Amino acid sequence: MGKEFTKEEVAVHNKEGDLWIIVDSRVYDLSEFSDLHPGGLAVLLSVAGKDATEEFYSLHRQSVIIRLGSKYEIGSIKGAEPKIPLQQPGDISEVPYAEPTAWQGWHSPYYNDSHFKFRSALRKFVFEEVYPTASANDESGTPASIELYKKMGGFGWLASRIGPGKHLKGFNLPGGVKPEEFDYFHEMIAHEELASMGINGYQDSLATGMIIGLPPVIHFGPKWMQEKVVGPVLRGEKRICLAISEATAGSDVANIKTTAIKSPCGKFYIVNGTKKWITNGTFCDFFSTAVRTGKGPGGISMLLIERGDGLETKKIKTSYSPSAGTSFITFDNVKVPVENLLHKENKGFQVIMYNFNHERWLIIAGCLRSTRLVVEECFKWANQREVFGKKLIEQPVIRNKLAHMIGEVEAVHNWLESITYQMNKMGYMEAAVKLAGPIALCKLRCTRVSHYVSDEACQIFGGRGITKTGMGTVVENFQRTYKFGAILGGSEEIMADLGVRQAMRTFPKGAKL
Ligand code: HEM
Repeated sequence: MGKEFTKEEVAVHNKEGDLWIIVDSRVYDLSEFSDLHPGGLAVLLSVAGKDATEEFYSLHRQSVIIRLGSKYEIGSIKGAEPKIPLQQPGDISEVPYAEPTAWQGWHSPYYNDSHFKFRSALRKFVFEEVYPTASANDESGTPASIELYKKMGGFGWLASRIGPGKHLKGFNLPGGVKPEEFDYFHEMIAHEELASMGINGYQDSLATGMIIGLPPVIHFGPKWMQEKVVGPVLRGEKRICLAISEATAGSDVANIKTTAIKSPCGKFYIVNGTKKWITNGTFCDFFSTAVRTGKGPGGISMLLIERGDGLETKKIKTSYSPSAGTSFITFDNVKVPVENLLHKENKGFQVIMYNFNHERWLIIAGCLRSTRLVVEECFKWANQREVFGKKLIEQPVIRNKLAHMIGEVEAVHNWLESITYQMNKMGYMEAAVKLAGPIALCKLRCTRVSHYVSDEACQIFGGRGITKTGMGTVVENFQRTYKFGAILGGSEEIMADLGVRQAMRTFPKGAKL
């Protein structure tokens, strides 16, 4: 226990060079810090020697006190107890609607003990290993390091992000979950927890390329390729991405132009062309790449291409994130051994389609988690921000905004859980037939909700919602990044169309009003 002071003892330290304040019963000596304080000296002098709890929390996020507080804390007020809980690594939020209902005390048919342990372990890991450097790395455009990949690999997180299956064998999974008990709800949690940081671009620097680039190897690669690639990638030693989109072919996959022509000796494909918006491409070792080996949609093949001669990656500057390693790739007479074919020649479309539902589903999980985080931020802010003499939450217009935001997020989350339950129950073929439409529509709904929540959150946060640092940092990041989910993995328009076309397949012939 630190030193104890009375309020009167603190009160005499009230000038430049001898400046103490009280925040939530803790006493801070800011004499040395006042010159360095980003908010300046004058504001500190206005509360010098006093209790500045209200002033502090109206201007700073709690992370400031967690990060810097211990450096300046000298003791506490005699007989007083802190009233504001400091968030600890792994804490589950008690703010209403800040967590899925099962984590807020509701009964759930979907989760068991292992899911709770799994989430707690991941959350602790994020806040201890990833979060401390995430913001600065995102700002400077520095992708997650290979060391962090290895840590995530050793923790079993990378393996947890591509579903249940044989690839989990031999891995220790977070929270002591056994590979045989792992299901799609665990995987959903694995995506959610990374998104819980609220730094969306940096979150994507952490293996988003892998979660879409590795499944083609797992499901369609020959044995030698699986041995060479799957283990090292899941342990974080090597990195892989999916290279499909081109400048003239995004959602329109059938239109890709990058060619792969067999060499006269028949041992190689010679690849020429470009790829655009390839997540993690700047730092990957392997590229699961769509190439043209024939005409039309039936003339596409998938190749595993290793970084080497003729393959170059350049960073693309997106508003989304400089740290996700989003890249423009050029293939200039790249020699790829024919053994690197995934599945069969001209059957690449099947490989691409195989993982589409899974990709869209995990986009929903991540996107919805960051949307929920934004709702939590708004709820907290509304409870601490005072305008026109009262807290925002006391304004009916703000309560109305929160009500709609909460309702939208809960609705999509319930739909997502219901789909995830079906994924656990159905085999691949049944899921492909029955879930493609609902997943597409759920993704559409999710990103529309993100759009709505982002807009309302910016209104609630005002200028802070468009300021990178400080109270609105999460809201600012979100309004700059949520759009990514509305485009990646099939745009909203494609999702809407696909969802209804799929429904038409089972529409009863002759059904009339
Ligand atoms: C333990 C005590 C304090 C520490 C460690 C601290 C630290 C900081 C830091 C790191 C920032 C930059 C925040 C960011 O951009 O994220 C900041 C900003 C600021 N601080 Fe403090 N501060 C303390 C106490 C106070 C108090 C008591 C007041 C007011 C009475 C105050 C007023 C301000 C203001 C006005 C800003 C600028 C806010 C803005 O740009 O919106 N600070 N402080």
